[in-house]
Amino acid sequence: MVANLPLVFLVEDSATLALLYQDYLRDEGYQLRHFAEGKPVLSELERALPQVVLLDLELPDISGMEILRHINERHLPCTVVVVTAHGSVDIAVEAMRQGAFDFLTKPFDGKRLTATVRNAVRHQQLSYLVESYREQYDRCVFGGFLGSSLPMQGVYRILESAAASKATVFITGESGTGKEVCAETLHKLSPRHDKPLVVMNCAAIPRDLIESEIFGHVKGAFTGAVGDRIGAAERADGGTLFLDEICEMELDLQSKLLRFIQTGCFQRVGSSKQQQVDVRFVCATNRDPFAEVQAGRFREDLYYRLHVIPIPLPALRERGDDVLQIAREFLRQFAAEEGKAFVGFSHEAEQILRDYEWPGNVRQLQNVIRNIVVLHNGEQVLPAMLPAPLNQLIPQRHKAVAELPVTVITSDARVRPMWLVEKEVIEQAIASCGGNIPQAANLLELSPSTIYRKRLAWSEGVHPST
Ligand SMILES: Nc1ncnc2c1ncn2[C@@H]1O[C@H](COP(=O)(O)OP(=O)(O)OP(=O)(O)O)[C@@H](O)[C@H]1O
Repeated sequence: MVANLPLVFLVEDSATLALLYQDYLRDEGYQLRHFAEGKPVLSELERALPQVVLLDLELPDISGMEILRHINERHLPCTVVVVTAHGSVDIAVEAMRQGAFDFLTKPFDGKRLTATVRNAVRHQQLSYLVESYREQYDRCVFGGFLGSSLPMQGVYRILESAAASKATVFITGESGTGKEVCAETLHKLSPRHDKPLVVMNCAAIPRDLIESEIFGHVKGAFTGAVGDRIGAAERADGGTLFLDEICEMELDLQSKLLRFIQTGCFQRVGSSKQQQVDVRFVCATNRDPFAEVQAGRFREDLYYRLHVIPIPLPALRERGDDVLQIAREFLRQFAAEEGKAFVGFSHEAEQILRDYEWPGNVRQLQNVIRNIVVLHNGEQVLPAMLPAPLNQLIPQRHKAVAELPVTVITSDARVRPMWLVEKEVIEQAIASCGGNIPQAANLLELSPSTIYRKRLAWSEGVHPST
């Protein structure tokens, strides 16, 4: 079998015609497979995945139209050219409606056949290309990440390319941008995925313990070392060692780390025995590592040793609508966990989420959504449910509600009954929320049922006291 020549199924019950078509197509560079009946085509389609099916609609066992429907329903990636008898244009039109790419009406000559099949093959190759680009560049979920923005597509591409290698990865990004998610995703995609990913936060471990946390120690190495202990380096053998907040590491330990990265060899604290492990290093910082080098807080040689594949994670505010996609997913998760009915955000609430700067990035977004779900009820998240400082970013339309008329009373003649003032304020609030009573109620800090009740009373000419 010639694997990289386009595969074309020739479905034609007439042996003479099949031979003729094969003859016409002989020099075109296809693998041709001939079927005289329809049923074998059905069973072979999914297995062989031809690029093009040249399909006679009149077959002895099943109708060619059935094969076409089968291809369509299963979204099989092949292009169909139907062959119809002379004068059956209606059938050809119906076949095109069912997803055929083109049709040939018998009799046709070799030129017509070769041109049609060539177009069909090209069409199929282009569809495949578009599909593969879409898969590559239009991903909205990747490993532990949500988000389809362009900057994140770039991150996904680097992760995908770097996963198979052992090269050191240096992740940078503001706090909460997903540096740990990045390290986990890289490990899961790598051939080391069935070995451990050991995470060490260099800022969270007391300085005098960090060396023993990484390299382990032997009994009696220091006060409190009551037994031998293996460190992160040994636990990560065969897998990945993720050193988070690497810039917080002391300079003298940085030189030991450099030696370990260069040779894969280390000694447990208090031991003179050299040990060797096979570890892939991933490190991260929310500082600017090069600025740390220039300030003398981070070894330049270690920086260059680690900075093989840099992955700068964009801040959430640089990811466009990803903020909404992530917010919706968090809302769905937290509502399920907390047994709440929330299903989405009002347009205004989404606008605030979109416009906010998110200095704490995805972690802050996570906390905001958790706060809303725990403290509020309803199906829609409204602007008034957003915690500070987001609730200070009420969009223009709602600012108008917040600044509803304060009636200035200049003479007795302008004093109006309280119920009338209240009615005006409520009606204006409803109007400025585009008729949305629950939203107006929220902004007025009333329950929607109070507003419904009051409106009913006003319409009946009753003027309830406020
Ligand atoms: N793109 C994303 N989609 C969904 N969840 C995300 C995404 N990015 C981060 N998260 C979630 O946000 C939280 C913070 O992520 P993570 O701990 O990886 O950030 P970080 O950059 O390592 O933070 P820090 O610098 O503070 O250590 C985690 O709960 C993580 O699951």
